Amino acid sequence: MAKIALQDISKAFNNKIVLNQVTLTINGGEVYCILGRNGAGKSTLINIACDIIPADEGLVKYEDGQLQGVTLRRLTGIQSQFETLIEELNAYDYLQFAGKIYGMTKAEIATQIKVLTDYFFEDDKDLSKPIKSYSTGMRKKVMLCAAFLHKPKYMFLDEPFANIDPIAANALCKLVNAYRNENRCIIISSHDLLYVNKIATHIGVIEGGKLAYNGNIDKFRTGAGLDEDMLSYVQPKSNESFLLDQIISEL
Ligand SMILES: Nc1ncnc2c1ncn2[C@@H]1O[C@H](COP(=O)(O)OP(=O)(O)OP(=O)(O)O)[C@@H](O)[C@H]1O
Repeated sequence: MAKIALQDISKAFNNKIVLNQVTLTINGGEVYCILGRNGAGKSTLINIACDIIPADEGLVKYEDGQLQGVTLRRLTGIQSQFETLIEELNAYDYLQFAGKIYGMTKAEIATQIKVLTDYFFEDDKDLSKPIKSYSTGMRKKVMLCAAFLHKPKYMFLDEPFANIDPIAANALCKLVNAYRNENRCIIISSHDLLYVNKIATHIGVIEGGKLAYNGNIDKFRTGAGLDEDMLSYVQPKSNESFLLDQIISEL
């Protein structure tokens, strides 16, 4: 079974403490959504968890031990704030290139590209044009396809719903729910409670460098034990928001 354990993770930038001894475990089958206000440290936590940046203190342990380098990369899918696209390539060539780096066969790459682009692109004509001509949302969708391409055990998505339209956002929710199983851990940072509500099994709220909430979504939804600030992270319960939820899910 997959598992990621972050133990006493601390990180400061220019002497400003961003994460202060954060400890959390994500088990296989869980979709752990990290919430928190702007600048709280969500991206920093994700980047440390997937080894894009080092922690100042603390350990990241995977079920398989302290993985690093190529071994870790082949097991992880990352859609981060850092763009990794190659402007001159079109989406198909870029995804094929990514698949080869992950050691996939030609047939596996072709199958996965078809499955993933079907989730995100109604019209695949644009995918044959160079990436430099893509809109912000299209770029994000190509990066999401690349993250899922090699069916990684550990998935890290940093603000995946930002800049994509509601149709793509709902497709991503479907994909995450289909992808989730006990051999995979999925970690997502987001401000979009509407979508978080559709996919999260667990929630972590970062405040003041600490995990102010760390637990399952059902308890979080009740709002029990949350202070006023944290209640603003809980899905609003007005009829209006439910109506919006319904409209979007029917798109
Ligand atoms: N490379 C860096 N150098 C200096 N400061 C940094 C660096 N990366 C992040 N920070 C600072 O660390 C803090 C946390 O940033 P981070 O991007 O993790 O927040 P976030 O919760 O993801 O925010 P947002 O919701 O706005 O995306 C911020 O104050 C940010 O300015």
